[in-house]
Amino acid sequence: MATRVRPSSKRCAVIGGSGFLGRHLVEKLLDRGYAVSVFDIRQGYELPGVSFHLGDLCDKQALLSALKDVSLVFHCASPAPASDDRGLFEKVNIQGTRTVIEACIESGVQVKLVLTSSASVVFEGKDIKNGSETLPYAMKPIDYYTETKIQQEKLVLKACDKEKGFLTVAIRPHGIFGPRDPQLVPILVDTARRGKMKFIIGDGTNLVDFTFVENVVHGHILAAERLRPDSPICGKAYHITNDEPVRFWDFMSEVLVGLGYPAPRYHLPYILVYGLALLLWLLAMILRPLVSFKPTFTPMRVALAGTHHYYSCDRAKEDMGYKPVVTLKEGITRTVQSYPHLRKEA
Ligand SMILES: NC(=O)C1=CN([C@@H]2O[C@H](COP(=O)(O)OP(=O)(O)OC[C@H]3O[C@@H](n4cnc5c(N)ncnc54)[C@H](OP(=O)(O)O)[C@@H]3O)[C@@H](O)[C@H]2O)C=CC1
Ligand SMILES: CC(C)=CCC[C@@H](C)[C@H]1CC[C@H]2C3=C(CC[C@]12C)[C@@]1(C)CCC(=O)C[C@@H]1CC3
Repeated sequence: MATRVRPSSKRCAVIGGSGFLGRHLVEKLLDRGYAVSVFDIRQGYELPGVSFHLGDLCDKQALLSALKDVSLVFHCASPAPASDDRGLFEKVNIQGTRTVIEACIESGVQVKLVLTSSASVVFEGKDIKNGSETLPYAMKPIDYYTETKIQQEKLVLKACDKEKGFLTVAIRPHGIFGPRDPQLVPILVDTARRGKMKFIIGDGTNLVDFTFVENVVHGHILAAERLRPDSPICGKAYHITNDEPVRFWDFMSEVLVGLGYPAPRYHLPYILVYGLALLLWLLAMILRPLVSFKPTFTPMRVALAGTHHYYSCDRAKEDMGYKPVVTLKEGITRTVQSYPHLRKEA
Protein backbone atom coordinates (compact mmCIF):
# COMPACT_ATOMS: atom_id res chain seq x y z
CA MET A 1 0.00 0.00 0.00
CA ALA A 2 1.20 3.55 -0.81
CA THR A 3 2.61 5.74 2.02
CA ARG A 4 -0.02 8.08 3.40
CA VAL A 5 1.09 11.75 3.57
CA ARG A 6 -1.46 14.28 4.80
CA PRO A 7 -0.72 17.91 4.08
CA SER A 8 -3.46 20.02 5.72
CA SER A 9 -4.24 21.75 2.38
CA LYS A 10 -5.60 18.42 1.17
CA ARG A 11 -8.50 18.08 3.59
CA CYS A 12 -11.77 16.96 2.05
CA ALA A 13 -15.15 15.71 3.24
CA VAL A 14 -17.07 12.65 2.10
CA ILE A 15 -20.80 12.83 2.89
CA GLY A 16 -21.99 9.21 2.91
CA GLY A 17 -18.40 8.07 3.53
CA SER A 18 -19.49 5.05 5.62
CA GLY A 19 -21.32 3.52 2.65
CA PHE A 20 -20.11 1.15 -0.07
CA LEU A 21 -18.84 3.70 -2.62
CA GLY A 22 -18.02 6.28 0.09
CA ARG A 23 -15.62 3.97 1.92
CA HIS A 24 -13.78 2.99 -1.28
CA LEU A 25 -13.50 6.71 -2.10
CA VAL A 26 -12.16 7.49 1.39
CA GLU A 27 -9.52 4.75 1.10
CA LYS A 28 -8.30 6.06 -2.26
CA LEU A 29 -8.27 9.66 -1.02
CA LEU A 30 -6.07 8.60 1.93
CA ASP A 31 -3.70 6.84 -0.48
CA ARG A 32 -3.49 10.09 -2.45
CA GLY A 33 -2.48 12.09 0.62
CA TYR A 34 -5.80 13.66 1.60
CA ALA A 35 -7.04 13.96 5.17
CA VAL A 36 -10.71 13.02 5.20
CA SER A 37 -13.74 14.07 7.26
CA VAL A 38 -16.57 11.58 6.87
CA PHE A 39 -20.13 12.77 7.45
CA ASP A 40 -22.71 10.00 7.71
CA ILE A 41 -25.62 8.82 9.85
CA ARG A 42 -23.51 5.87 10.93
CA GLN A 43 -19.84 5.06 11.48
CA GLY A 44 -19.04 2.03 9.37
CA TYR A 45 -15.32 1.57 10.23
CA GLU A 46 -12.23 3.24 11.68
CA LEU A 47 -9.15 4.32 9.73
CA PRO A 48 -6.14 6.50 10.59
CA GLY A 49 -6.48 9.90 8.88
CA VAL A 50 -10.28 9.81 8.94
CA SER A 51 -12.42 11.82 11.37
CA PHE A 52 -16.07 10.84 11.65
CA HIS A 53 -18.91 13.34 12.07
CA LEU A 54 -22.20 11.60 12.69
CA GLY A 55 -25.45 13.29 11.76
CA ASP A 56 -28.23 13.67 9.22
CA LEU A 57 -27.29 15.69 6.15
CA CYS A 58 -30.57 17.61 6.52
CA ASP A 59 -29.05 19.18 9.67
CA LYS A 60 -27.06 22.21 8.49
CA GLN A 61 -25.33 22.90 11.81
CA ALA A 62 -24.05 19.33 12.01
CA LEU A 63 -22.83 19.57 8.40
CA LEU A 64 -21.11 22.92 8.99
CA SER A 65 -18.97 21.48 11.76
CA ALA A 66 -17.89 18.60 9.47
CA LEU A 67 -17.06 20.99 6.61
CA LYS A 68 -14.77 23.21 8.71
CA ASP A 69 -11.44 23.85 6.85
CA VAL A 70 -12.63 21.76 3.91
CA SER A 71 -12.50 23.03 0.33
CA LEU A 72 -13.48 19.80 -1.45
CA VAL A 73 -16.73 17.96 -0.70
CA PHE A 74 -17.95 14.65 -2.14
CA HIS A 75 -21.68 13.97 -1.68
CA CYS A 76 -22.42 10.28 -2.08
CA ALA A 77 -25.11 9.76 0.58
CA SER A 78 -28.54 8.44 -0.36
CA PRO A 79 -31.15 6.10 1.08
CA ALA A 80 -30.89 2.63 -0.52
CA PRO A 81 -33.01 2.34 -3.72
CA ALA A 82 -34.65 -0.81 -2.28
CA SER A 83 -36.19 1.19 0.61
CA ASP A 84 -38.81 2.53 -1.86
CA ASP A 85 -39.75 5.22 0.69
CA ARG A 86 -40.89 8.33 -1.20
CA GLY A 87 -40.84 10.63 1.86
CA LEU A 88 -37.33 9.55 2.81
CA PHE A 89 -35.96 9.99 -0.74
CA GLU A 90 -37.49 13.49 -0.94
CA LYS A 91 -36.15 14.45 2.47
CA VAL A 92 -32.59 13.17 1.96
CA ASN A 93 -31.98 13.53 -1.78
CA ILE A 94 -33.81 16.83 -2.35
CA GLN A 95 -34.06 18.77 0.94
CA GLY A 96 -30.79 17.27 2.20
CA THR A 97 -28.93 18.19 -0.99
CA ARG A 98 -30.23 21.78 -0.71
CA THR A 99 -28.80 21.82 2.80
CA VAL A 100 -25.46 20.43 1.57
CA ILE A 101 -25.24 23.21 -1.05
CA GLU A 102 -26.08 25.91 1.52
CA ALA A 103 -23.56 24.48 3.99
CA CYS A 104 -20.81 24.37 1.31
CA ILE A 105 -21.47 28.00 0.37
CA GLU A 106 -21.54 29.13 4.01
CA SER A 107 -18.50 27.12 5.01
CA GLY A 108 -15.82 28.63 2.79
CA VAL A 109 -14.70 31.06 0.12
CA GLN A 110 -13.67 28.48 -2.48
CA VAL A 111 -15.52 25.18 -2.28
CA LYS A 112 -15.80 22.35 -4.82
CA LEU A 113 -18.71 19.90 -4.67
CA VAL A 114 -18.65 16.53 -6.46
CA LEU A 115 -22.06 14.83 -6.48
CA THR A 116 -22.58 11.12 -7.03
CA SER A 117 -25.60 11.12 -9.30
CA SER A 118 -26.69 8.11 -11.38
CA ALA A 119 -26.90 7.28 -15.09
CA SER A 120 -30.45 6.14 -14.31
CA VAL A 121 -31.59 9.79 -14.33
CA VAL A 122 -32.26 9.36 -18.07
CA PHE A 123 -33.67 5.80 -17.88
CA GLU A 124 -37.44 5.24 -18.32
CA GLY A 125 -37.41 1.44 -18.53
CA LYS A 126 -36.82 1.49 -22.32
CA ASP A 127 -33.62 0.61 -24.20
CA ILE A 128 -30.69 3.03 -23.99
CA LYS A 129 -27.73 2.12 -26.20
CA ASN A 130 -24.48 4.06 -25.75
CA GLY A 131 -26.47 6.96 -24.26
CA SER A 132 -24.63 10.27 -23.96
CA GLU A 133 -25.10 13.05 -21.41
CA THR A 134 -27.17 14.97 -23.98
CA LEU A 135 -30.13 12.63 -23.35
CA PRO A 136 -32.95 14.46 -21.54
CA TYR A 137 -33.83 13.61 -17.94
CA ALA A 138 -36.45 10.86 -17.69
CA MET A 139 -39.99 12.27 -17.93
CA LYS A 140 -41.30 9.09 -16.31
CA PRO A 141 -38.54 7.91 -13.92
CA ILE A 142 -38.74 4.21 -12.99
CA ASP A 143 -39.03 4.81 -9.22
CA TYR A 144 -38.96 7.46 -6.45
CA TYR A 145 -35.23 6.94 -5.99
CA THR A 146 -34.56 7.96 -9.61
CA GLU A 147 -37.12 10.78 -9.48
CA THR A 148 -35.26 12.36 -6.55
CA LYS A 149 -31.80 11.68 -8.06
CA ILE A 150 -32.92 13.82 -11.04
CA GLN A 151 -33.95 16.72 -8.76
CA GLN A 152 -30.74 16.34 -6.78
CA GLU A 153 -28.52 16.51 -9.88
CA LYS A 154 -30.40 19.56 -11.22
CA LEU A 155 -29.94 21.38 -7.88
CA VAL A 156 -26.20 20.70 -7.74
CA LEU A 157 -25.43 21.60 -11.34
CA LYS A 158 -27.53 24.78 -11.18
CA ALA A 159 -25.70 25.91 -8.05
CA CYS A 160 -22.34 26.06 -9.86
CA ASP A 161 -21.19 29.68 -9.63
CA LYS A 162 -17.67 30.57 -10.77
CA GLU A 163 -17.98 34.19 -9.54
CA LYS A 164 -18.83 33.05 -6.01
CA GLY A 165 -16.11 30.39 -6.13
CA PHE A 166 -18.56 27.50 -5.74
CA LEU A 167 -17.78 24.84 -8.35
CA THR A 168 -19.90 21.73 -8.89
CA VAL A 169 -19.86 18.61 -11.07
CA ALA A 170 -21.99 15.43 -11.12
CA ILE A 171 -20.69 11.92 -11.69
CA ARG A 172 -23.20 9.44 -13.10
CA PRO A 173 -22.09 5.85 -12.42
CA HIS A 174 -24.13 2.82 -13.39
CA GLY A 175 -24.47 -0.60 -11.72
CA ILE A 176 -21.60 -0.25 -9.26
CA PHE A 177 -20.16 -3.55 -8.04
CA GLY A 178 -17.12 -4.63 -6.05
CA PRO A 179 -16.03 -5.84 -2.61
CA ARG A 180 -18.41 -4.87 0.23
CA ASP A 181 -21.28 -3.95 -2.16
CA PRO A 182 -24.39 -4.38 0.00
CA GLN A 183 -26.94 -4.80 -2.76
CA LEU A 184 -26.03 -6.30 -6.15
CA VAL A 185 -24.18 -9.53 -5.19
CA PRO A 186 -26.02 -10.11 -1.86
CA ILE A 187 -29.44 -9.71 -3.54
CA LEU A 188 -28.35 -11.95 -6.41
CA VAL A 189 -27.11 -14.69 -4.05
CA ASP A 190 -30.19 -14.42 -1.83
CA THR A 191 -32.39 -14.84 -4.92
CA ALA A 192 -30.32 -17.86 -6.05
CA ARG A 193 -30.49 -19.45 -2.57
CA ARG A 194 -34.27 -19.17 -2.66
CA GLY A 195 -34.23 -20.99 -6.01
CA LYS A 196 -35.50 -18.00 -7.98
CA MET A 197 -32.46 -17.45 -10.21
CA LYS A 198 -33.37 -20.11 -12.80
CA PHE A 199 -34.87 -17.80 -15.42
CA ILE A 200 -33.50 -15.36 -17.97
CA ILE A 201 -35.88 -12.45 -18.56
CA GLY A 202 -36.19 -11.89 -22.32
CA ASP A 203 -33.79 -13.34 -24.91
CA GLY A 204 -30.74 -12.61 -22.72
CA THR A 205 -28.92 -10.44 -25.27
CA ASN A 206 -29.54 -7.05 -23.60
CA LEU A 207 -26.35 -5.11 -22.91
CA VAL A 208 -25.81 -3.09 -19.74
CA ASP A 209 -23.04 -1.31 -17.85
CA PHE A 210 -21.71 -2.78 -14.65
CA THR A 211 -18.99 -0.56 -13.24
CA PHE A 212 -16.25 -1.72 -10.89
CA VAL A 213 -16.20 0.49 -7.80
CA GLU A 214 -12.54 1.52 -8.25
CA ASN A 215 -13.35 2.99 -11.67
CA VAL A 216 -16.18 5.00 -10.12
CA VAL A 217 -13.77 6.27 -7.44
CA HIS A 218 -11.22 7.13 -10.14
CA GLY A 219 -13.85 9.19 -12.00
CA HIS A 220 -14.75 11.10 -8.81
CA ILE A 221 -11.13 11.96 -7.98
CA LEU A 222 -10.34 13.03 -11.56
CA ALA A 223 -13.40 15.29 -11.53
CA ALA A 224 -12.43 16.80 -8.15
CA GLU A 225 -8.87 17.50 -9.21
CA ARG A 226 -9.89 18.98 -12.60
CA LEU A 227 -12.68 21.14 -11.17
CA ARG A 228 -11.31 24.68 -11.57
CA PRO A 229 -13.01 27.90 -12.73
CA ASP A 230 -11.40 27.64 -16.19
CA SER A 231 -12.24 23.95 -16.68
CA PRO A 232 -14.96 22.71 -19.07
CA ILE A 233 -16.34 20.34 -16.43
CA CYS A 234 -17.93 23.02 -14.17
CA GLY A 235 -21.68 22.52 -13.80
CA LYS A 236 -21.74 19.39 -16.01
CA ALA A 237 -22.68 15.72 -15.60
CA TYR A 238 -20.40 12.82 -16.59
CA HIS A 239 -21.10 9.14 -17.18
CA ILE A 240 -18.48 6.94 -15.55
CA THR A 241 -18.59 3.32 -16.64
CA ASN A 242 -16.28 0.38 -17.26
CA ASP A 243 -16.62 1.18 -20.98
CA GLU A 244 -17.29 -2.53 -21.56
CA PRO A 245 -21.06 -3.07 -21.95
CA VAL A 246 -21.87 -6.69 -21.12
CA ARG A 247 -24.95 -8.90 -21.48
CA PHE A 248 -26.89 -8.49 -18.22
CA TRP A 249 -27.37 -12.26 -17.93
CA ASP A 250 -23.72 -13.09 -18.76
CA PHE A 251 -22.60 -10.80 -15.94
CA MET A 252 -25.08 -12.34 -13.50
CA SER A 253 -24.09 -15.88 -14.59
CA GLU A 254 -20.38 -15.18 -14.19
CA VAL A 255 -20.87 -13.91 -10.62
CA LEU A 256 -23.22 -16.79 -9.72
CA VAL A 257 -21.00 -19.51 -11.20
CA GLY A 258 -17.94 -17.88 -9.56
CA LEU A 259 -19.71 -18.31 -6.20
CA GLY A 260 -20.72 -21.90 -6.94
CA TYR A 261 -24.39 -21.39 -7.99
CA PRO A 262 -25.83 -22.55 -11.32
CA ALA A 263 -26.37 -19.95 -14.05
CA PRO A 264 -29.99 -19.15 -15.05
CA ARG A 265 -31.03 -21.23 -18.10
CA TYR A 266 -34.73 -20.97 -18.94
CA HIS A 267 -36.13 -17.99 -20.85
CA LEU A 268 -39.31 -16.11 -19.92
CA PRO A 269 -40.86 -13.37 -22.09
CA TYR A 270 -40.00 -9.90 -20.80
CA ILE A 271 -43.55 -8.55 -21.09
CA LEU A 272 -44.97 -11.46 -19.07
CA VAL A 273 -42.47 -11.02 -16.20
CA TYR A 274 -42.87 -7.23 -16.23
CA GLY A 275 -46.68 -7.57 -16.08
CA LEU A 276 -46.47 -10.04 -13.18
CA ALA A 277 -43.99 -7.81 -11.32
CA LEU A 278 -46.32 -4.83 -11.75
CA LEU A 279 -49.29 -6.86 -10.42
CA LEU A 280 -47.32 -8.05 -7.39
CA TRP A 281 -46.10 -4.51 -6.70
CA LEU A 282 -49.68 -3.17 -6.82
CA LEU A 283 -50.83 -5.98 -4.54
CA ALA A 284 -48.02 -5.21 -2.07
CA MET A 285 -49.08 -1.52 -2.07
CA ILE A 286 -52.77 -2.34 -1.50
CA LEU A 287 -52.04 -4.88 1.25
CA ARG A 288 -49.37 -2.74 2.94
CA PRO A 289 -51.56 -1.73 5.91
CA LEU A 290 -52.39 -5.42 6.58
CA VAL A 291 -49.32 -7.46 5.60
CA SER A 292 -45.85 -6.41 4.56
CA PHE A 293 -44.10 -8.35 1.80
CA LYS A 294 -41.34 -7.24 -0.56
CA PRO A 295 -41.40 -8.97 -3.98
CA THR A 296 -37.92 -9.96 -5.29
CA PHE A 297 -38.76 -9.11 -8.88
CA THR A 298 -39.93 -5.50 -8.68
CA PRO A 299 -40.91 -3.72 -11.93
CA MET A 300 -37.71 -1.67 -11.57
CA ARG A 301 -35.48 -4.76 -11.33
CA VAL A 302 -37.28 -6.48 -14.22
CA ALA A 303 -36.80 -3.37 -16.39
CA LEU A 304 -33.11 -3.27 -15.48
CA ALA A 305 -32.74 -7.01 -16.15
CA GLY A 306 -34.56 -7.10 -19.50
CA THR A 307 -33.56 -3.94 -21.41
CA HIS A 308 -30.40 -2.42 -22.86
CA HIS A 309 -28.97 0.35 -20.68
CA TYR A 310 -25.41 1.28 -21.39
CA TYR A 311 -23.83 4.69 -21.64
CA SER A 312 -20.99 6.42 -23.44
CA CYS A 313 -18.23 7.85 -21.25
CA ASP A 314 -16.62 9.76 -24.14
CA ARG A 315 -17.31 13.11 -22.45
CA ALA A 316 -15.36 12.03 -19.36
CA LYS A 317 -12.54 10.76 -21.57
CA GLU A 318 -12.31 14.05 -23.45
CA ASP A 319 -12.79 16.53 -20.58
CA MET A 320 -11.08 14.69 -17.71
CA GLY A 321 -8.80 12.12 -19.36
CA TYR A 322 -10.90 9.32 -17.82
CA LYS A 323 -10.04 5.70 -18.62
CA PRO A 324 -11.18 2.70 -16.55
CA VAL A 325 -8.36 1.43 -14.32
CA VAL A 326 -9.76 -2.08 -13.71
CA THR A 327 -11.22 -4.31 -16.45
CA LEU A 328 -14.62 -5.98 -16.05
CA LYS A 329 -13.01 -9.43 -15.90
CA GLU A 330 -10.57 -8.40 -13.16
CA GLY A 331 -13.38 -6.58 -11.32
CA ILE A 332 -15.58 -9.71 -11.33
CA THR A 333 -12.68 -11.90 -10.13
CA ARG A 334 -11.88 -9.54 -7.24
CA THR A 335 -15.56 -9.23 -6.33
CA VAL A 336 -16.19 -12.98 -6.28
CA GLN A 337 -13.05 -13.54 -4.15
CA SER A 338 -14.23 -10.92 -1.67
CA TYR A 339 -17.42 -12.81 -0.77
CA PRO A 340 -16.24 -16.18 0.64
CA HIS A 341 -19.23 -16.17 3.05
CA LEU A 342 -21.68 -16.02 0.12
CA ARG A 343 -20.25 -19.11 -1.63
CA LYS A 344 -22.58 -22.08 -2.07
CA GLU A 345 -21.79 -24.65 0.57
CA ALA A 346 -20.81 -28.01 -0.91
N1 LIG B 1 -24.77 1.31 -5.97
C1 LIG B 1 -25.03 1.61 -7.25
O1 LIG B 1 -25.10 0.76 -8.12
C2 LIG B 1 -25.19 3.05 -7.63
C3 LIG B 1 -25.16 4.07 -6.68
N2 LIG B 1 -25.28 5.37 -7.08
C4 LIG B 1 -25.19 6.46 -6.08
O2 LIG B 1 -23.96 6.34 -5.40
C5 LIG B 1 -24.07 6.84 -4.07
C6 LIG B 1 -23.49 5.84 -3.09
O3 LIG B 1 -24.22 4.62 -3.21
P1 LIG B 1 -23.83 3.34 -2.35
O4 LIG B 1 -22.46 3.49 -1.83
O5 LIG B 1 -24.21 2.17 -3.15
O6 LIG B 1 -24.89 3.49 -1.14
P2 LIG B 1 -24.74 3.13 0.40
O7 LIG B 1 -26.12 2.97 0.93
O8 LIG B 1 -23.78 2.02 0.61
O9 LIG B 1 -24.08 4.46 1.02
C7 LIG B 1 -24.79 5.63 1.30
C8 LIG B 1 -24.42 6.13 2.69
O10 LIG B 1 -25.16 7.32 2.98
C9 LIG B 1 -25.71 7.19 4.29
N3 LIG B 1 -26.89 8.05 4.44
C10 LIG B 1 -28.17 7.78 4.05
N4 LIG B 1 -28.98 8.78 4.42
C11 LIG B 1 -28.21 9.71 5.06
C12 LIG B 1 -28.49 10.94 5.69
N5 LIG B 1 -29.73 11.44 5.76
N6 LIG B 1 -27.47 11.65 6.24
C13 LIG B 1 -26.21 11.15 6.22
N7 LIG B 1 -25.88 9.96 5.64
C14 LIG B 1 -26.87 9.25 5.07
C15 LIG B 1 -26.05 5.72 4.37
O11 LIG B 1 -26.33 5.29 5.69
P3 LIG B 1 -27.32 3.99 5.86
O12 LIG B 1 -26.61 2.85 5.22
O13 LIG B 1 -27.50 3.88 7.32
O14 LIG B 1 -28.58 4.36 5.11
C16 LIG B 1 -24.77 5.12 3.79
O15 LIG B 1 -23.75 5.03 4.77
C17 LIG B 1 -25.56 7.17 -3.88
O16 LIG B 1 -25.74 8.54 -4.07
C18 LIG B 1 -26.25 6.40 -4.99
O17 LIG B 1 -27.42 7.06 -5.39
C19 LIG B 1 -25.39 5.71 -8.40
C20 LIG B 1 -25.42 4.74 -9.35
C21 LIG B 1 -25.34 3.34 -9.07
C1 LIG C 1 -33.18 -9.85 -11.50
C2 LIG C 1 -32.44 -9.80 -10.23
C3 LIG C 1 -33.08 -10.33 -9.00
C4 LIG C 1 -31.21 -9.29 -10.22
C5 LIG C 1 -30.45 -9.02 -8.96
C6 LIG C 1 -29.47 -7.91 -9.15
C7 LIG C 1 -30.09 -6.54 -8.94
C8 LIG C 1 -30.30 -6.38 -7.46
C9 LIG C 1 -29.17 -5.47 -9.52
C10 LIG C 1 -29.05 -5.57 -11.03
C11 LIG C 1 -28.88 -4.17 -11.60
C12 LIG C 1 -28.64 -3.35 -10.36
C13 LIG C 1 -28.75 -1.86 -10.40
C14 LIG C 1 -29.07 -1.15 -9.23
C15 LIG C 1 -29.41 -1.88 -7.97
C16 LIG C 1 -29.14 -3.38 -7.98
C17 LIG C 1 -29.54 -4.00 -9.31
C18 LIG C 1 -31.04 -3.79 -9.56
C19 LIG C 1 -29.27 0.34 -9.25
C20 LIG C 1 -30.78 0.56 -9.30
C21 LIG C 1 -28.70 1.00 -7.99
C22 LIG C 1 -28.91 2.49 -7.97
C23 LIG C 1 -28.70 3.19 -9.27
O1 LIG C 1 -28.49 4.37 -9.27
C24 LIG C 1 -28.86 2.46 -10.53
C25 LIG C 1 -28.52 0.99 -10.43
C26 LIG C 1 -28.80 0.26 -11.72
C27 LIG C 1 -28.41 -1.17 -11.68
